[in-house]
Amino acid sequence: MFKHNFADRLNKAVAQKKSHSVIGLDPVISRIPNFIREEAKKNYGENPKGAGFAFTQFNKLVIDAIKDHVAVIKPQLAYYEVFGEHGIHAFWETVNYAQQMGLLVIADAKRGDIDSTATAYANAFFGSECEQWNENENAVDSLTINPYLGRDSLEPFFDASKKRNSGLFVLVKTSNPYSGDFQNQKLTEGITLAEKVGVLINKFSSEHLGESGYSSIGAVVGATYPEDMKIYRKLMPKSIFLVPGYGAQGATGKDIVNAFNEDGYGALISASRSIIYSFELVNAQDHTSVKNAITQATIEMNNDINLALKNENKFIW
Ligand SMILES: O=c1ccn([C@@H]2O[C@H](COP(=O)(O)O)[C@@H](O)[C@H]2O)c(=O)[nH]1
Repeated sequence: MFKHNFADRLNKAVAQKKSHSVIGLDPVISRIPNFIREEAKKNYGENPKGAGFAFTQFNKLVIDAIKDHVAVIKPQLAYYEVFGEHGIHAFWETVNYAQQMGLLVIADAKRGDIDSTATAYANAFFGSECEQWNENENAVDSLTINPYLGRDSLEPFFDASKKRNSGLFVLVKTSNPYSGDFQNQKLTEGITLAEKVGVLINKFSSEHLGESGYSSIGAVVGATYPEDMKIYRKLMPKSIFLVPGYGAQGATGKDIVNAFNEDGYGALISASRSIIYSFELVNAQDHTSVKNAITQATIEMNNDINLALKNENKFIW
């Protein structure tokens, strides 16, 4: 099936939902609602197969709760890999269900390796080239990648994403407390390592532009460093930023406004735990009340972001 440029598809979906939020699907078995864990236990027992079933059921509930309010989900692979083949099965079940529900999927896998292995990673996430060996039609819409092996490790991802009209988000400045250890180090040329990555991304991004003027090669820039965000926005004006750190890591609406361009586009704000476990705060115990709590938390996140953008005259709807 022909697909349009990823950045165009993304911006269109964001405008349709009037939402810049991305919901992270990072399931942990001990935090899955009791009624789902009980069903998993009854059907499969307390084992990896049961965990995979519980993840799929929970993720479908979350997707149903958020699908009218956001355009994008971001499952993080590590949570699924914990349960081996059953976890990976749950990951792809989640991807396929989300896509059927009209959502775009960013796989947060932070892949990166030498060129031959990078090609294999790209095939694993964007669909294999060896169709006679692999009838599997699973493919995500976008993938996070780690640039710190250098440009030859990125090019296979750029080529694959262009061929398949998929998107990439390259780690530039991460949200964690010690991200400055390496990323903030000044190079002899006077810019930081993260800024150097930004310059490289900007160079490549111009080859992946859509009609919206945005590139399918985006950047990960943490919400927890709001002042730095201005620098990265300037360095990569055409890239869409994937901005983690909102919610559980402490960032709020006022911290993410610098990630956006003056046209009110250019950033996706990501939250996982603060949304998918919001039902714990109201002690919700059944399907409807868990779903309602997650919908409510998502609407509040959208409102917080949109209000912050209004205050900066960057609100477009
Ligand atoms: O710099 C980064 C890059 C990725 N992440 C990922 O985003 C989510 C954040 O989860 P919260 O529960 O909203 O804190 C998680 O999957 C991380 O692996 C990030 O946090 N920072």
